[in-house]
Amino acid sequence: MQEYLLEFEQVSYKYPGANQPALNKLTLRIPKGKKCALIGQNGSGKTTLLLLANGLHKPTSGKVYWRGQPLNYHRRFLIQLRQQIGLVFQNPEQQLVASTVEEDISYGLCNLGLPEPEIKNRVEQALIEFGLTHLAAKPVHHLSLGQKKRVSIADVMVLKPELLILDEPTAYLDIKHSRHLMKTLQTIHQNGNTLLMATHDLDLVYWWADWLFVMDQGQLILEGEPQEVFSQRKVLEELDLGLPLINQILLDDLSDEEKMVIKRVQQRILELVRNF
Ligand SMILES: Nc1ncnc2c1ncn2[C@@H]1O[C@H](COP(=O)(O)OP(=O)(O)OP(=O)(O)O)[C@@H](O)[C@H]1O
Repeated sequence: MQEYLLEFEQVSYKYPGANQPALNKLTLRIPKGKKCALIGQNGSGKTTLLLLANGLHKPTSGKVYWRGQPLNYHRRFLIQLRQQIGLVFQNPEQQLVASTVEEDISYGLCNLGLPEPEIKNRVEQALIEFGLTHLAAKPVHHLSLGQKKRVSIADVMVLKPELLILDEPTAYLDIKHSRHLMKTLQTIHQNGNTLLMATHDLDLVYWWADWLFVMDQGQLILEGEPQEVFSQRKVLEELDLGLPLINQILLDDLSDEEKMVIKRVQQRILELVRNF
């Protein structure tokens, strides 16, 4: 039976002074062990949902559950929670706290009070993993935006959270580092962790995710396996979300036979890309 790590139960959230709620009685459950993607127009509430996921915001009404237990918003509990649920912000500037790259990556590990050799070892691994070794001693404010993004992802991944949440992780990254990040995420998933990624890149969602959430106006509109969700063209058109390139080929004026052939090709490409 499918287990759920994080559950939003009728959750609403209104920013102070806002007229409309950013989340509106949202019910959504993150399945354990899956690579989940979250899509929706600008302003649909994706980032807000992620901020509530690790307790940075508290619901105006409704409840968030972690492993079946309602979130406790006391500082001590939140510190523990954030070891288990790691959140990589969309904008790396919001995440970086220390003066050098090395110090920034070790910051969370020091807060956990881990032994010095373990911290050193984990930081070294993270520097290698994210191609940051040559920048280890560099002040973070001297880095390019893409380099800052890599540091901010390393900051969270080094803590080995059970649920890793990423808000637009490929934003600011060049192709080489985007590909490398996706490989790293694959490894993290293979190690048994759960991933949730908010993104506007529908092609990436198509081949990467095994579960997809579609949000609009603070609510969950659709969820399911990406191929299933992307077959709901009418709903997606109404939301002005578009389709992955591969789904756009399935034009309405094709014969059933032609559609069948294209679907088989899609399936094969998907298998090849996932095993790449
Ligand atoms: N700090 C804030 N104060 C007031 N309103 C906010 C704040 N942050 C977001 N909002 C509003 O909440 C709603 C949801 O915003 P949110 O950032 O969650 O959307 P999003 O789906 O992540 O958008 P994007 O795709 O542009 O990143 C929007 O209407 C936005 O204007």
